[in-house]
Amino acid sequence: MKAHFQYCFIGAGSMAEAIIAGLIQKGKATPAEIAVINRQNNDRLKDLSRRYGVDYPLDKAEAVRRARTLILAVKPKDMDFALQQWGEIIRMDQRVISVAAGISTAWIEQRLGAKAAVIRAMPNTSSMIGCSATALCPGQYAVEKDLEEAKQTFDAIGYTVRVTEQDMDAVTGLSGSGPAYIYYVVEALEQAGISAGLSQPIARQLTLQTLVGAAHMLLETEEEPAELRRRISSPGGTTMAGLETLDSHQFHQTLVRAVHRATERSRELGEAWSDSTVRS
Ligand SMILES: NC(=O)C1=CN([C@@H]2O[C@H](COP(=O)(O)OP(=O)(O)OC[C@H]3O[C@@H](n4cnc5c(N)ncnc54)[C@H](OP(=O)(O)O)[C@@H]3O)[C@@H](O)[C@H]2O)C=CC1
Ligand SMILES: O=C(O)[C@@H]1CCC=N1
Repeated sequence: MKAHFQYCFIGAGSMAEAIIAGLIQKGKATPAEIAVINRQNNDRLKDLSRRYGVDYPLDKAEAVRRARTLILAVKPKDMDFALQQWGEIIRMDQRVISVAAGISTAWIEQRLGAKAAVIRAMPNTSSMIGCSATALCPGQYAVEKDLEEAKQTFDAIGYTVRVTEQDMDAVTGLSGSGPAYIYYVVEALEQAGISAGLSQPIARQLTLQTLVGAAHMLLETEEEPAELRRRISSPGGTTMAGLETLDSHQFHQTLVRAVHRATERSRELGEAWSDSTVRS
């Protein structure tokens, strides 16, 4: 069957939107080449169509059949049902990319009607502006060409790296969830500026420019973060005083623990939803 859509998103939530926005913005696909389906929320599909011009075919099964690449973007807990619904009609000549946390390629493969190429991806919501950090790994039926195509898809919306499947939970804990840790730090810094006497707009702007400047310093100078930090920290100065407070509250260890816990949670999600009803 001739592919009518380059991509069909199964799931129309925040991750699907972030990828759709990035693909269109970067010209990787035209809106007409993207279909999106969900379980029931038609208002959401209409809204995505209005804002991005993507198609939301009323015949959802036909959209699945007519796509070259299917992007599975449902919650891990909904994956089993979604694959019961759509898995049987997916063919060998189609490519399936799952962005679900924790769910293995083998488990997806077992639920498909055909030996389609499955690729597991872990992007993040910065896809929306072409700045994702995405890791990819292939399932057993994916060949180099499938992986290359998937890489080109995610290269269009940011930085892409290939990893082994056993590393995917760590990727999820670090860069999948990572933007949330950064936003959390931004919330705290802004709040700190306000409580120290700054107006909210000034606290926000100074925080954001500090974040952007520090990110560019890391990327452009390629210096070690510890070295860049050392250069700001005059002996007996303000930075030292601030950093000592962070150390006394084990900020570094707390962040490490957060990433480890998110990694563990990714594993748990995989186990929780993978233990049930594997099709024989
Ligand atoms: N958000 C993030 O930052 C990231 C998320 N991910 C992964 O992306 C996936 C999606 O997350 P997110 O976008 O946040 O989730 P959302 O809850 O925002 O969206 C889930 C979508 O799945 C749809 N859906 C559920 N069941 C089905 C089904 N049977 N058939 C078709 N569509 C279905 C829902 O439709 P309806 O609303 O109609 O029920 C909804 O559109 C998750 O697996 C998550 O692990 C990966 C990286 C980052
Ligand atoms: O919180 C979650 O489960 C998803 C996976 C990575 C980011 N968000």
